Amino acid sequence: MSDEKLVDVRNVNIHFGPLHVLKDVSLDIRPGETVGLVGESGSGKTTIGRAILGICHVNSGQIDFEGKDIANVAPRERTGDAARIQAVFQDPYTSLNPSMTIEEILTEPMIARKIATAAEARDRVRDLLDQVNLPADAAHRYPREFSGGQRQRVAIARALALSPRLIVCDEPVSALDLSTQARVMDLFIEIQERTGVAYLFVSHDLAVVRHISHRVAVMRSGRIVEFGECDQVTARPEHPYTKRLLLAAPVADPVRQADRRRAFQELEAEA
Ligand SMILES: Nc1ncnc2c1ncn2[C@@H]1O[C@H](COP(=O)(O)OP(=O)(O)OP(=O)(O)O)[C@@H](O)[C@H]1O
Repeated sequence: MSDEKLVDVRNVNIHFGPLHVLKDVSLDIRPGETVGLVGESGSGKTTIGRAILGICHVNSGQIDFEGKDIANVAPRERTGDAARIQAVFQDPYTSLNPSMTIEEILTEPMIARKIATAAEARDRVRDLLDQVNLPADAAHRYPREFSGGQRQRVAIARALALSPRLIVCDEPVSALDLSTQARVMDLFIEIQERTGVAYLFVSHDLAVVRHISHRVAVMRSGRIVEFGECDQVTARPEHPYTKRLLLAAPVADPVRQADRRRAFQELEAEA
């Protein structure tokens, strides 16, 4: 993978009133790469994603996208490729407008962005549904007629409608049962291989992040405490907090269990 940066978050600070939520956060994402972002609840993961999406005020620092600072530029004011940063959120039950058909949900961003006429946008719906393995007849149905996993596929198709360079995925599989999680994760990977889209993949679940990420950033109390290649961070973590996080993560795979035992022994030895 090249060292070219698609997104370069540099020394970002965000305050919510008296709360200093992001503290000098720096992080970059390369084209076509998945950067996993893990950390306990409240550590600031979602806030980084929102800042990149332009829906959260940045107090200081820069967010360069293809070399141009997009911090504090609202989504509708973004132009060119910066307009192609999309999001998939956790809850497939509330992220889709229940009164719209799937076709309306998928065509809306293209029409709003004026990248297609209504007729052209409708023509693309079948292809978008196909890309997320949903049948063409889903177009005329409503979100309530679909399962959680299928709704998340619709949310992914909506994100794909604008041919994104980056998708901020905020806990996109956390609300799904385990077998559905695995299928949706495979879909994310397949879409990336086909389109070259990059992901910022926010999750509290290290097992999920380990499955999908090229690099992993670990957050704690508003700071990034570790950032590096996935294998390095998750199998040979430098930071004691990452080790603790690893020990707390659910692990099904016996090889990984051995990793975890080793990490635990190292941690004990250091203590
Ligand atoms: N709009 C807001 N106003 C005030 N405080 C906020 C706001 N959004 C987030 N926070 C606070 O900022 C901190 C970081 O929140 P954030 O949602 O980024 O954490 P997170 O790591 O994504 O947590 P989780 O895994 O629970 O989603 C938390 O203390 C949270 O309460």
